[in-house]
Amino acid sequence: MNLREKYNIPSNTVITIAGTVGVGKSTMTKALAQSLNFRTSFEKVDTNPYLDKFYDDFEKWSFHLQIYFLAERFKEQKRIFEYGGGFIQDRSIYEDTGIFAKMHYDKGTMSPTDYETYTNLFEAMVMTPYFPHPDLLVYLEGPIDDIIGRIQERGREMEQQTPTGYWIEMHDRYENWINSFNSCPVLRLDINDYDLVKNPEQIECIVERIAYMLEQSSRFQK
Ligand SMILES: Nc1ncnc2c1ncn2[C@@H]1O[C@H](COP(=O)(O)OP(=O)(O)O)[C@@H](O)[C@H]1O
Ligand SMILES: Nc1ncnc2c1ncn2[C@H]1C[C@H](O)[C@@H](COP(=O)(O)O)O1
Repeated sequence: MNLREKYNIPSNTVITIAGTVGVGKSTMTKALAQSLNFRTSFEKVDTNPYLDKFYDDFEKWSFHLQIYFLAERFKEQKRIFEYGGGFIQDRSIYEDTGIFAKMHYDKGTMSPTDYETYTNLFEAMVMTPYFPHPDLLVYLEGPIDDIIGRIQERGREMEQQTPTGYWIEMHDRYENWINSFNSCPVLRLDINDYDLVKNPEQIECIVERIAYMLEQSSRFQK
């Protein structure tokens, strides 16, 4: 019996993992998918044609990158729908606009016209009753110093060369964003309360909490 059956998690559930760069979303996505026997939907970093250029010159590439991410995430959304759910998704589509596009607009590295075009497109595509929201958003959070340490340790050159002020600003924005997020139920996990690298068996406690949240939110909807 896998953990999905043990904790009565419906096989069509869609869970999205959110949190700042380096916090541990991909690690959590893999661990949850394996224990629940779900499919994964990952952000593809190595094949992204804009990401390196973007980190080199935010102003020039921020609009291109947001459009690329929006298209990729929408395609993934379609794939999840076609399979009838049963997915763990590495990063939510809501973070693209709520964190990244907004931050670059506020900082002046995305022009007001580009930002307006992007948000109009996002709203037309995502903020409609036709776009299925995930059943649960698992939000990973932790101290900024630990997160910067993980970014450095992971070793993506473009991220290592980015000034730490960028990660600090993003970390602060995430805190505000999650406090007002209401598109689906949220489970918040502190990265200092578990360590899936050293203690992979801790995933069961997390699955148990997920099952409880899903049960509560389905009761609430009834
Ligand atoms: N629980 C953990 N304990 C220690 N290191 C971790 C843990 N989870 C992830 N990491 C490490 O932190 C780095 C970033 O994790 P990753 O899952 O790629 O983050 P994200 O997908 O959020 O960018 C990786 O090097 C990963 O091995
Ligand atoms: N919407 C985005 N805008 C800018 N940069 C983004 C966006 N979504 C992801 N990214 C970047 C951040 C990281 O460098 C990589 C992968 O993110 P990760 O949190 O490590 O999964 O893409």
